[in-house]
Amino acid sequence: MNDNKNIPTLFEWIGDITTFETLFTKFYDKVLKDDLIGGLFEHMSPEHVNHVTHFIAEVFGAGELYSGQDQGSHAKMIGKHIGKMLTEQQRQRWMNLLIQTADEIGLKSDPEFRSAFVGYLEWGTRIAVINSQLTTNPMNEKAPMPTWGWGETKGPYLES
Ligand code: HEM
Repeated sequence: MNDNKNIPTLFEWIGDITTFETLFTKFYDKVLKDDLIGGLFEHMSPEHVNHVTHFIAEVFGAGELYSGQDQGSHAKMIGKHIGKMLTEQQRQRWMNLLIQTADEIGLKSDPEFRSAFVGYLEWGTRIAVINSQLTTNPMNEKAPMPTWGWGETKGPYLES
């Protein structure tokens, strides 16, 4: 159990925005070549990679990169998935490719961080699949951005 009071955000623990940019750039390189999910992204906008990078960085505590700088919102992100009819198999491929990329780029791999990271991905990808079955966006434009922390591990393992 970690009783250190100076607990970094998940974003601080990852290190910096460049690490995040590398993660998602290499992830979408793989996604676009993938037989199961590549087709979903073949018409994605030039801003797509940056927007996803900024969205998740903001959720992890990086500040208002998506909601401020990119003029996005939680509702806008949800809206991008409406009607896409994503399947559980596609969700799992998306998850697996991202975790594979995280390992390849040497993203922090301590148990506490990976538990929080995968917890968020499980939550976010399942919400994307659920919303993708709808035809209209159920989310209010004023809904706050989600935030994600360390969960039950309560922080990285730090020697006290
Ligand atoms: C944590 C989970 C996820 C997050 C945070 C997320 C975030 C986003 C964001 C921010 C956009 C908008 C990008 C833009 O502005 O151009 C987007 C679009 C999209 N996402 Fe996701 N997403 C997630 C999971 C998924 C999954 C699991 C799939 C499919 C397997 C998926 C498929 C798509 C597709 C098809 C688009 C639209 C691409 C286009 O513009 O043509 N997303 N996502």
